[in-house]
Amino acid sequence: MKPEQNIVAAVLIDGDQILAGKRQAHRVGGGYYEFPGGKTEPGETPRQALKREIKEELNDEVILGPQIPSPADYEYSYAKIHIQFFCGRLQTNNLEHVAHTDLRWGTPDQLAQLNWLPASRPVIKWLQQQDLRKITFDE
Ligand SMILES: Nc1nc2c([nH]c(=O)n2[C@H]2C[C@H](O)[C@@H](COP(=O)(O)OP(=O)(O)OP(=O)(O)O)O2)c(=O)[nH]1
Repeated sequence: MKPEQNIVAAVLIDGDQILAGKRQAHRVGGGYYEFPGGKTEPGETPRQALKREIKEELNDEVILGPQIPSPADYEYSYAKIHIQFFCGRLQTNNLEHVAHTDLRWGTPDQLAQLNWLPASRPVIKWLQQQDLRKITFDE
């Protein structure tokens, strides 16, 4: 039986740009681009898990905004995942490369050409149709 995993990921927004991270080669899905995030741990809400993951992976603090309306169930060779995406805005700017070999900002149109993990591709399509400057964050 494949493990079933609950994953959370953040679409980090700055103006009309978002952040893409290239997963380190030795990780599952190595070499693909993703939104920073990871597995929820027992007892955590999705938002708590995502703040923890952003701290662990980027060493940054984040304000989370609305959830993106395209959660996905996806089956990889190694696991079945349920993934939820949230908009986020960084409050700090360390962007450490703990889990990624490349971190880059760009508009969704610019970043759409990257090799994204399959479960994240619908999110890029959704983002291409949004005015990112209109997304609000409660502070
Ligand atoms: N973070 C993230 N994971 C994604 C995205 N799209 C997608 O299919 N995934 C998949 C890849 C992995 O199978 C899973 C994330 O699990 P992970 O192993 O990176 O989680 P983690 O950060 O807790 O990792 P670890 O400490 O166990 O290495 O979700 C995405 O946009 N962001």
